[in-house]
Amino acid sequence: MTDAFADRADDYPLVSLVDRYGRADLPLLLVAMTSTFVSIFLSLADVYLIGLGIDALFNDQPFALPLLPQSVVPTGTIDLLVFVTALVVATGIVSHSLSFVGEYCFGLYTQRFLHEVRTGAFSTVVGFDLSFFDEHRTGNVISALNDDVNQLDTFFNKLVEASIWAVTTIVSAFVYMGLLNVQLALFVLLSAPVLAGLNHWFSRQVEPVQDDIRTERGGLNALLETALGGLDVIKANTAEADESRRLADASREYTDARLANRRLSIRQAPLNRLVAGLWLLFVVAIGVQWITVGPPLFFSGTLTAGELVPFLFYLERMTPPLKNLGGLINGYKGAKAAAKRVGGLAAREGRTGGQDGAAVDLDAPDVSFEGVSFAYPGTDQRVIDGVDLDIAPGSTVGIVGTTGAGKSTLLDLLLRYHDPDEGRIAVQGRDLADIAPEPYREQVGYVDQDSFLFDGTVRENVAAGAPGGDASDEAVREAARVAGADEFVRDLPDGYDTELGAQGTTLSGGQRQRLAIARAVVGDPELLLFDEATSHVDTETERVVQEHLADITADRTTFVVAHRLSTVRHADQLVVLEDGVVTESGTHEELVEKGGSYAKLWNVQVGAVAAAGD
Ligand SMILES: Nc1ncnc2c1ncn2[C@@H]1O[C@H](COP(=O)(O)OP(=O)(O)OP(=O)(O)O)[C@@H](O)[C@H]1O
Repeated sequence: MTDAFADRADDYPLVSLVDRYGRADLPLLLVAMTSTFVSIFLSLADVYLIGLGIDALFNDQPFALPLLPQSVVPTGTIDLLVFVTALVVATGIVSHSLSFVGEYCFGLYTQRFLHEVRTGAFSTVVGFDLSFFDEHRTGNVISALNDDVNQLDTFFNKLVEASIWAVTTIVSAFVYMGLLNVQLALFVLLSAPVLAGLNHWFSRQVEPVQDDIRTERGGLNALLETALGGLDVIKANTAEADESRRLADASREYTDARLANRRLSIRQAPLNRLVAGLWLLFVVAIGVQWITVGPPLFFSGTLTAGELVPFLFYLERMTPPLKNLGGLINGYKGAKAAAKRVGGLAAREGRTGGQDGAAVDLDAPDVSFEGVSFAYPGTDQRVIDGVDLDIAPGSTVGIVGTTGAGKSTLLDLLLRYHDPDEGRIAVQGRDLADIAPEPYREQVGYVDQDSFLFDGTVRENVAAGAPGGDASDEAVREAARVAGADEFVRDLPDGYDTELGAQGTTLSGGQRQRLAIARAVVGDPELLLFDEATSHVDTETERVVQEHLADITADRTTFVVAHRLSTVRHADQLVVLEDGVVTESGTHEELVEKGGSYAKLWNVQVGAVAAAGD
């Protein structure tokens, strides 16, 4: 499966992500890294100091510590013992203090950075054209914003520190070994190309596997999201077993990707340990022969027990980081794959939202479609085909037509969710493509087919329709009254403070629609777009809502999409769409008189109403 987000990422996705979201706090990161580095280096000093002390006390060697003037080193045995002990304690205290500073700064940096990633990536995604979501499954996007950001969380919270610990421990141990015996240290260095080659090979194997894991997880999430969103339909079609099977297939693919990763990583640690163990064995053999018989092979000079014992200790200290190297590389590749997706999302273009463009102060605008044609991205079928319309200021237009005729798409174009492929739409004489989308949309009231409600209270849901979500309690109540919602809202457990949405009270389809209408009108919009806004309410409630709305729509330009023709029969103008083409237009009376497709539809519906009433 190809990953459509990651393809926009560059070669260094983690660095790019830090550059994009974590630049402001880079000094904090620098302090964190320096403190951790120095802290680990000092934490390894004790054995070196003790080794020097042993040689000074028992082998008549000078206590020669780099950068320490000999004048401050005491000569008496007891004084030297106290001096060495004081040095060990002092380095321990400094090391622990710096470790505290390092951890604190790391924690702070990581949390601030991840907050920026989370909010920044979300803001980017909500700014995308809707066509982005036509091309990408929502579950996959959620997976990038949630799973991948959590993966980055684990990486920055645990693995970055662990990597610094591993690298610093290896480098520091090597420096101490060099101070103890340069020749033996260089011999240990011979293992580096073997280890580097081995781990480089593993890391190249791991990267595509980690990419697969992220992609499969995104697919799994997308499937879960769709299935749980349509649980009622699944049950109605007794499709539970089919859906479970589809989920099992997706889960199996995800499991296979994880297992491939596991197989790689369990081979890496033992091989690293084997190389480290072999070198330890070589050094022990060389060291023992050196001390007892004399320098073996190409070695020369002297080696004391006070040097060999700390040397072996440092060599041993290199083993745990080497053992963990596989896990660290794996974690790094996982974070890189996550950063590719998050960074790839952020790097995408294609936004028709925003403030760019001319500011227009709408006043019951006239609207015209001039030869407008449109096909959804990735398709070549025109769903709007050469549409010409002239809508007078402040009039109400009813858009009717069969399912899939392009009615909702016409409203989407008017909201500038998409730009026409051909022709232009003019609102109040201005080309819509030149108008700044956000300020424009603030002056448009829109009720979608699904009556989407936000996670929040009734009050917040209605107020969201006003610019900046800023509407007085009085305005919210008035909008609810106009939409025929005030009465049932007052009967809810907490009235206007009742929580709705995912965690809140469940409303009927008709109640949701009435709240969506309240939200559309609360901001006093000059252009109103209703897409099947009253399809779920009974005819009597619809009549009441329409009476209330009459005042509001009277002096605003209003588009009403409806299947139920009685909803739009009083519109100033009716437009009939068929396969994206306007086939008829006029008032209800004119179209009935004309006897075309509208008249047929009307007769069917009147007949259906009459039949239902019988
Ligand atoms: N996001 C999309 N990507 C591709 N094609 C789409 C998309 N949305 C709608 N279409 C197609 O465009 C055509 C018009 O759809 P639209 O929703 O505008 O019709 P409609 O008249 O509002 O239908 P309905 O009355 O069922 O709501 C349909 O053929 C539909 O399949």
